[in-house]
Amino acid sequence: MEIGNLENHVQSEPMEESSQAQISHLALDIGGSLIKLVYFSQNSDGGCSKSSVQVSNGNEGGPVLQGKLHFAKFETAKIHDCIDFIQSKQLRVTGCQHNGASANEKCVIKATGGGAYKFADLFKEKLGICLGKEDEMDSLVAGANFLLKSVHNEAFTYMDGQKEFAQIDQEDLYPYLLVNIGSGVSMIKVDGPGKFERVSGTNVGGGTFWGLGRLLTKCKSFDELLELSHRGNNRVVDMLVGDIYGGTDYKKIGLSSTAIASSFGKAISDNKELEDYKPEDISRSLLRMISNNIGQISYLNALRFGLKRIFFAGFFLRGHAYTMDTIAVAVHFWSKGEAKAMFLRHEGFLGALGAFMSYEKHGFDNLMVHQLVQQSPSASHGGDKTHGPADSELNDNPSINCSIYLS
Ligand SMILES: Nc1ncnc2c1ncn2[C@@H]1O[C@H](COP(=O)(O)OP(=O)(O)OP(=O)(O)O)[C@@H](O)[C@H]1O
Ligand SMILES: CC(C)(CO)[C@@H](O)C(=O)NCCC(=O)O
Repeated sequence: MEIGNLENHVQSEPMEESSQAQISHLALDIGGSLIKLVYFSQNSDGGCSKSSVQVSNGNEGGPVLQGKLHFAKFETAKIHDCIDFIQSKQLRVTGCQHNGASANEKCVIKATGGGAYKFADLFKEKLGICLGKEDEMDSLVAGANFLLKSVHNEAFTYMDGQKEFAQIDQEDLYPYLLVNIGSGVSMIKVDGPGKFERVSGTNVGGGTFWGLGRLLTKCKSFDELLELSHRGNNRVVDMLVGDIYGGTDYKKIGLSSTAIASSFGKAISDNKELEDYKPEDISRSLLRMISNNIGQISYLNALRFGLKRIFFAGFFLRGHAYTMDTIAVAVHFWSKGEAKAMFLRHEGFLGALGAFMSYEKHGFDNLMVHQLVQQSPSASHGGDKTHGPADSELNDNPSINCSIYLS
């Protein structure tokens, strides 16, 4: 079932999975730009079996729900589309029934992000749902740890157009730097499960790219702005070292003639107006400026704490080759190859996944999620799709096969 179109940035849902399968356990991450949803649907064959897996909490032999985690997103500005979506899927109703609550009893859905506070009354009014607030940083870290530990082929490196999946050694995961690039950027040093510190952040993030880009190019959607950047040439807008040094490198300080000396610097001398620049060149320059800046600040924070691995997440990335490449090159350049930039397939859903995992933490009624197991690499998943003009370049946010162990 297609909900909205590309301009609405709404994830489509395969009809057979969403309308027929039993859906439960919804969690939300309501950010400054986007609302992210994670929900579990039981496989249509019933999918409730006795566990044959040894579960660490001693739940061996308990009921197991076989199914999938699904992902969807909406623009925060179109929160009513999200509310309609939840209503259409009857997520609330099944969630409440599962939790053994009658229609009049309190129905709590886990939610994180600033919107869990800002829109609490709206959810109560429109859906009768209470948003159970989970801390945003806690949720980001829980989501990242879950993805890195339990989901096969989740992390990858991106360099010179080459995407390479990284094998994560579970014994050697910590410490790492998590850089979440949403509207703004949070940098979190993660030392273990639930052990972390937000060490830095920057207000020059995804919201800056989309906001400034929209004003400068008149683009109507984020994907359109991203698509433009594919075709642009930043050298028309940026002032390069060679522009300043008469075409030569500045070897002594390690700067080649093609390095950007000043983003948007050409615009000061060109005697041109905004209309004289191609929107695609502006988009590319802006994307490069922001990605480069985030890459550099991330590296400096990794250096500060001696961290070798930096995982980048957040929907600014959108699995976009040029963005990831710019960030990876910045980290590589500044660290002289010492630190590594890594990316995640479910980049934008860390917070929502973390909120989802928190059902377990709070021992929600009798439907306690004890453990989630990724059962297949889901490289050729038949799950959710993201539609966009640069589809081949965008991350696919595949659904994740998993089991939920009940108490
Ligand atoms: N379809 C889209 N519509 C709007 N922005 C998009 C879209 N796809 C990607 N983006 C980018 O992703 C950013 C939002 O990322 P994300 O959802 O991770 O953060 P957020 O939770 O909204 O922000 P914050 O955590 O700062 O509150 C936007 O600012 C924009 O740069
Ligand atoms: C304010 C949050 C945490 C909201 O998600 C995010 O947008 C952010 O980390 N902004 C950067 C703020 C700063 O550290 O300058």
